[in-house]
Amino acid sequence: MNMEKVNSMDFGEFVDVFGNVIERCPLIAAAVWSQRPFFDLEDLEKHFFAFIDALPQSGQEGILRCHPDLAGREQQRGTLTAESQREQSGAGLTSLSAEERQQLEKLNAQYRARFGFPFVLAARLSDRAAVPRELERRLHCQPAQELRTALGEVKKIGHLRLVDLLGADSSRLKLR
Ligand SMILES: NC(=O)N[C@H]1NC(=O)NC1=O
Repeated sequence: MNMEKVNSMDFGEFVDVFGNVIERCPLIAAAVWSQRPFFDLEDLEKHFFAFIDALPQSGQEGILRCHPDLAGREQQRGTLTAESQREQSGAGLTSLSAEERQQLEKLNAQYRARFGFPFVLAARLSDRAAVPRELERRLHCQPAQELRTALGEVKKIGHLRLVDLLGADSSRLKLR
């Protein structure tokens, strides 16, 4: 998809296509649409990220809470979004042993109890062995630092989803 195509989308189409760049937060795509035209992938994602950065802490935590646990109940029930399903299965998180799953469940619960939001990590940049290690490490971080780290992961996930959508054809528009 090239940027001319993106810039020509009406509101409904844009939200259909980009509504899950930030997991289960189509409101962000709805707000970003108003910022057209976009020059390239970097410019487009800048608007998604600026929206996140401008939110109060409660809104940033809300975004994190829209994420399903890694290898959690939604994955078991088959109710993940298509994007999340692909990311979690790519990292091997859909083929864990019962023991590995229980270990992650326990760590996810500890993390949520400590910080009040789920553990978020860009699964495509990780794997089934690294996820519990990283979860244990981040469990010991300070809350303010952990909020920043988690939002950084949301942005990595969003970046990779945008790359998937725009592919190699997201070369810069000659508009400025
Ligand atoms: N909890 C969590 O990190 N979930 C997200 N991570 C990812 O790569 N896809 C997701 O849905």
